[in-house]
Amino acid sequence: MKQALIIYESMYGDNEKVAYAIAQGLATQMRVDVMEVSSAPPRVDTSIDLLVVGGPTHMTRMSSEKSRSRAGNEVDEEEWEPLSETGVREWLTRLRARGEMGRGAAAAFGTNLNEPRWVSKLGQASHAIARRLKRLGFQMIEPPETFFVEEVQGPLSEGEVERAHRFGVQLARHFAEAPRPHA
Ligand SMILES: Cc1cc2nc3c(=O)[nH]c(=O)nc-3n(C[C@H](O)[C@H](O)[C@H](O)COP(=O)(O)O)c2cc1C
Repeated sequence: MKQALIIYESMYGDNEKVAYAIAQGLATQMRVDVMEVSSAPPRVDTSIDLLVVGGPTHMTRMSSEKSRSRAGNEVDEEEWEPLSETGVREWLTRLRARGEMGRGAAAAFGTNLNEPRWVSKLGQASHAIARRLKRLGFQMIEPPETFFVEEVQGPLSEGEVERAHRFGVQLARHFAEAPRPHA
């Protein structure tokens, strides 16, 4: 059975929910592991047939150290800790620094604010992640997908978990159909 790996970054839990919903969709046809980016491996093992990477949109792009510390300012609770201590930007940069070139299939997702829509039009993490993966040499088997949240701290907008599940099913289908140069 083919193996997928989903790596997600999340401050407030929305991308985590999306990642697990995509995993459920993929699991209809593949084995799937889901990893939070802070504990993700520094390289993509050759046993991974499909890599899926996602994270939140911060200031129209992928998060940065600065934007992640700002994410903490949004929260009232003193004890609050972000789910992710690092970001997919840093993880992808590390892959590049190690000369890790993508050998397999990949897809990207992310989250943006649902309203106002013009904010999302300024930029989406899903697109930025897809560009990076492509530059690393991965074969993108699906256009990047953005899921929407109601407020900065979530929750996901109505129907988005179900849409993420469908995205996972569709990914698995397209993966099975895509010609794989490394196969
Ligand atoms: C510092 C910061 C900047 C943000 N900038 C944007 C933005 O430019 N566009 C947007 O749609 N959402 C923006 N948001 C909202 C995030 O997209 C939202 O917090 C995220 O999707 C929630 O996902 P998570 O729970 O997985 O962290 C921003 C949030 C923070 C904390």
